[in-house]
Amino acid sequence: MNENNLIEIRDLSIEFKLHSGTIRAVDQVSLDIPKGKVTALVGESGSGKSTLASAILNIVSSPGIIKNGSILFNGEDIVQYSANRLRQYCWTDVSMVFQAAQNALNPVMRIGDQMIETVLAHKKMRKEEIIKKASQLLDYVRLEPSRVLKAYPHELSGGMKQRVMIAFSLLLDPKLVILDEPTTALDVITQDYIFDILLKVHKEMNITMLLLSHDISVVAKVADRIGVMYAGKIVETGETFEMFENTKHPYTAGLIQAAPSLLDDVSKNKSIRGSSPNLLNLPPGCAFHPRCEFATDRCKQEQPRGISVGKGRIAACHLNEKGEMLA
Ligand SMILES: Nc1ncnc2c1ncn2[C@@H]1O[C@H](COP(=O)(O)OP(=O)(O)OP(=O)(O)O)[C@@H](O)[C@H]1O
Repeated sequence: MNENNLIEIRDLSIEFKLHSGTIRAVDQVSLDIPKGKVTALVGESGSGKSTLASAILNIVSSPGIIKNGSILFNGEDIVQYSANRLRQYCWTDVSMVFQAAQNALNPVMRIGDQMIETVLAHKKMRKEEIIKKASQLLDYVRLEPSRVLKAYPHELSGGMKQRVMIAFSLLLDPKLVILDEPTTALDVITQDYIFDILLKVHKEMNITMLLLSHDISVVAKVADRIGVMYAGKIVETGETFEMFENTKHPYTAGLIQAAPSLLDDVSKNKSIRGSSPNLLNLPPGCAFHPRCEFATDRCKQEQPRGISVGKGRIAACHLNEKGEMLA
């Protein structure tokens, strides 16, 4: 395992057996999550981001199963972890703030009691110590601890609840925090505020982060690296700046063009034609070809492999092999 990486995912496939057939929500994915960096996974709804992230905690929801592949953490494959080892690993090594996690707060329990309960579920610690730690973290995410610890969830705004969830995710000093759509459903000003806090946590507490989002422009503000997912596959990865400056996959280019906040003139926003593919009935060849304006006959027949397209850059598009890719 490369010592600069906290997590190395190799050749990971996750399947859901449904009545109507089997879908591969994650298809032969390899991805590095470098230590001390912010990595973002972007792609439309249903592309497999949450399923991939849940595998990093080894909590793929039923009926999903990890079909093959490995996820290395400190040189150990977490796919092979025993239930006991997994209990230590989840929250203490890696924690996750789920999509719409604010709604997961128990409505009839005070925030402080919920924080105590979370810590005690994972380790022995005196209640006063937990409250001290929780207060520090709430203060850190710019909330007033004395008020918030005593509050019930309905007494807090959406942005405050999201900050509470960030504090929750830090309670056991994890090395990696995964945040699934951390700012969806929040207004733009609150989104920026949450990202400010996330950057502060990342830099000052030296926490590695994995952000999941459908909006490439939102994560570009904070991510060092981006992985773009389409139909369960990673179709392009690279440093954020490079991905925007020198895009190597038409789907990434489409996501960038569709991103409203990057363009001054909103009339130039161009959504990607067509809709996300049905994983039960994927087209042959490149899964993106029916929506791709550059698709050739080869794209309709042959799946592109991920190839190196620069330092730390991988893209899975036939156009790159002939150097024809987008300028
Ligand atoms: N528990 C489940 N049962 C059946 N299918 C599932 C389950 N969880 C995910 N899937 C399927 O796996 C595919 C990928 O879903 P996933 O939630 O990982 O995508 P996503 O990119 O995170 O999208 P979103 O942001 O909407 O959650 C989808 O087709 C979804 O229907």
